[in-house]
Amino acid sequence: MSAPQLLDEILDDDVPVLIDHQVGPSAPEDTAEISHSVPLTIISGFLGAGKSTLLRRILTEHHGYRIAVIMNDFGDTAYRLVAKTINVATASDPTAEASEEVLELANGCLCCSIKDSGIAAIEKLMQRKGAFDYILLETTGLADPGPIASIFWQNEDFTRGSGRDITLDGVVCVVDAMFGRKQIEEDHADDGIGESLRQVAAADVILLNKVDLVSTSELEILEAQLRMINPAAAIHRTTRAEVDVKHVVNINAYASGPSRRSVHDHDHDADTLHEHGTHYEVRGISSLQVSCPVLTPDTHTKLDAWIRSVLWEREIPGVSEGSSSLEVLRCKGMFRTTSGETFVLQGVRSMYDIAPLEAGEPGELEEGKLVLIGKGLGDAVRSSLQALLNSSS
Ligand SMILES: Nc1nc2c(ncn2[C@@H]2O[C@H](COP(=O)(O)OP(=O)(O)OP(=O)(O)O)[C@@H](O)[C@H]2O)c(=O)[nH]1
Repeated sequence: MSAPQLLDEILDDDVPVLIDHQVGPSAPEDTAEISHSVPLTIISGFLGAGKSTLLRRILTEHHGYRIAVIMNDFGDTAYRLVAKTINVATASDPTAEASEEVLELANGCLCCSIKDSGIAAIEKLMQRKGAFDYILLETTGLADPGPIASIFWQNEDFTRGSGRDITLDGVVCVVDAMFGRKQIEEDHADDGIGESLRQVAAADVILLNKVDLVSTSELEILEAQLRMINPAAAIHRTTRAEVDVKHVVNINAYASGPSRRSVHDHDHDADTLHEHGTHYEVRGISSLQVSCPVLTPDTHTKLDAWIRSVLWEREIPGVSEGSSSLEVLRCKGMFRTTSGETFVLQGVRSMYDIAPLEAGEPGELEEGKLVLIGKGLGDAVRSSLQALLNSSS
């Protein structure tokens, strides 16, 4: 089903009545003077995996958000970004109507579109701020969400301009339980990392959808593959994208560190994969996960420099030659320092941020952890990082 068709269908259906507003204001006019950042969730996923089904599920759930939807569609040669504010009736205003705004984008690439003409689209959307308090952005099954996420997160031009009131909440990837393995394995790309792998790598949450169509053993193999590619993401098995909305919306993924799976779990997944074989080594994508001790201020500074070197120069500190194959798609981490502070590392491709955990944010830390996902993350990278971290103890 195309995106506009889906929305038409949703809007034709009985419009759900929203209950309490937990985040946003109850009516646009109440909010004209109130400034608050609108969270944005990117929904990516394999072709036909169930992205629209997830979107529909979120839109019809009683969660209390008024949601603006940005989606692109294969209706014609160029992508179109369709922004609709689902101005759903509320208990206080049962007559409120859904409104629609179609924003045409000339450029065929969603990422470039948002950067260029798409800025106008976002600006237009933000002028309606107050009419919604959450944004869902559905990418096509062929899009790599990494560059799109980068635009909404840590992009100074955008975040100082029209995007200043938008906060990237998280990236959700829907994977087809039935065809997921096939899609990943057949997804050849020139640089060796196909879009489906990039989507999994960039995700904070993975919905392993259509579990009704496969056996438990097939599911376990695919889940192990996904964990191998991205050990930092939370994985939920779903049928028709039925997941508690709290696992996909308002997850605040860019404020917290990696989800807390133990290294033991990861090793187990690696064993499962070993038994069944994997193609990821061929494509060169892998993940690197290391425990992080409590860091001294000096090591903290060195870690910052290490990340810059690896992400920006593609050079592994302590290793004489740079590696053209080194490419980090996603990094995440959380660690404590001897000053008693907890820091969160967040990175999407070449952009990264290490920021102290704000008071009140979730993040009780038993053990520090750093996770890198990308290409060329072999033993040399692990040893270099380990040597740096060991210098703290
Ligand atoms: N059996 C089964 N079918 C599902 C499930 N989830 C979605 N579907 C069906 O799979 C088909 C594709 O679902 P969509 O939600 O349109 O997938 P999509 O990812 O938005 O598709 P594209 O936008 O074309 O990439 C539809 O016919 C859905 O009804 C599920 O868990 N089990």
